[in-house]
Amino acid sequence: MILKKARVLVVDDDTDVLFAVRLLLKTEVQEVVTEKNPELLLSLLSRQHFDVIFLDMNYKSTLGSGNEGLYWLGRIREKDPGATVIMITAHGEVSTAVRALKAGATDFIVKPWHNAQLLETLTAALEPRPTGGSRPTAPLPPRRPASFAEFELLGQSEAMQEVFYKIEKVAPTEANVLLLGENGTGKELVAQALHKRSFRASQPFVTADLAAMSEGIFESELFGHKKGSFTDAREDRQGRFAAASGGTLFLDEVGNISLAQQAKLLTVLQNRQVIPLGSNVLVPVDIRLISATNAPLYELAARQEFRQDLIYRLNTVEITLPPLRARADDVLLLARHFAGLYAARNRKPVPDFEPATLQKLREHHWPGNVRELQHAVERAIILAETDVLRPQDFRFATPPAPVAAGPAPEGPLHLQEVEKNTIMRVIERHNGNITKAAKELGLTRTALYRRLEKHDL
Ligand SMILES: Nc1ncnc2c1ncn2[C@@H]1O[C@H](COP(=O)(O)OP(=O)(O)OP(=O)(O)O)[C@@H](O)[C@H]1O
Repeated sequence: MILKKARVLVVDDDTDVLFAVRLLLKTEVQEVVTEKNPELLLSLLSRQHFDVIFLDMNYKSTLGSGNEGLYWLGRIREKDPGATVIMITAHGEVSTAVRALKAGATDFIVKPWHNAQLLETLTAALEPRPTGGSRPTAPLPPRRPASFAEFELLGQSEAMQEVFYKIEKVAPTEANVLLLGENGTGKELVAQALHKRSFRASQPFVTADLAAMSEGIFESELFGHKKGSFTDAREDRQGRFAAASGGTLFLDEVGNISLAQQAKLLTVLQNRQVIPLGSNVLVPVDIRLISATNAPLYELAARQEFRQDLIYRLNTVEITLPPLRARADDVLLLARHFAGLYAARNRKPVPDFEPATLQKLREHHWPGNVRELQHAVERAIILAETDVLRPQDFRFATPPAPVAAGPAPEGPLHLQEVEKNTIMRVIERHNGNITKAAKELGLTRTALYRRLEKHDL
């Protein structure tokens, strides 16, 4: 349904909110009705049909528990199971909002909002839902404790416990999730965990690494193409959106795409349909979207380098993965985990760690985060001469001296060493951001990863 034809009800006991929403919506929609008293909600619904209901989560009488909003949500859905309800929630109440999504709300919006964001959310809520009802009715996959060991996603730090909590809450909803965090912090693992705990778990999980897609292949990779639509298009090809149909599409490195690509992506997400290159047929899209980036999206948006309206499409729920250096307890847990893994893989006894080694690992800066730790432990296990890992089994790159530091201190400069040092220095400079480092080095991310492997970094 189009926005102009929509009839919208807003229920909130804050008259300022009602006034602001009425002012915003009166020129955008067919009709907007506001109501301060939730007790009158049901009688309003008996008299008139509303396409979307904005429902506040907290009313003054309930001291911010969110229960009254959930209660009224339940009553609305009893009366009309297909009702489209957007919860209005205060900042910091995402977990209650997630409960509301589980209870059948279509979406939620956090106060204070930007007008564009409210319109985006409303427009999205008016779109037809490809799966029919507002929530899938398939039973949830069996519940597991929040260790997430089943996905090899480990962490005992408070920060990671918070991440696990959010995964558990958000996974069984249709909410789009934006994962933020440095390279190697586990964003892809989290995306997989969200998928496996979702209603879509039996359907495909498809990854699209946007950083690896040049302007030329972006559309054909994501939206597909018809045979003959460009020189190399020798046959029809399905894009990632279609491949993920019914399942989850994971857009990795979403912060790296150009404004032109952002516009194309936004159109598809708004219309929930793609047009393969060379075709004029609209293909409906039924995906749950998870995106990830290590880029400072909000800074990019402030500099007009990333579209704010696209962020609103991506970040119904945001999960930030903390860098490894900020969770020393996890360093040891992960080090022991990887030690067990690589000892078994290399048919060696599981090694112990000297206390000084553990200290060294706790103190390291880990610019490459868990990926760096994983490789460091693997290398140590392969090269160690005893069953106890010593500090010298972990050789971290000390920041190399500046290039123009005069003649080489000793011996000839070896080309491989120069390459390795340059790579390390550039990665350090970008705080472990592989995409930026690759860009500065003039390499693709894949080529840089290949060199990291080659140099055992
Ligand atoms: N919490 C964790 N527990 C166990 N392994 C982890 C954890 N976090 C990351 N890893 C491992 O570290 C490596 C990097 O993780 P992943 O690819 O998910 O990170 P990422 O944030 O998506 O990285 P990038 O931004 O570079 O794509 C993987 O091998 C993954 O299995």
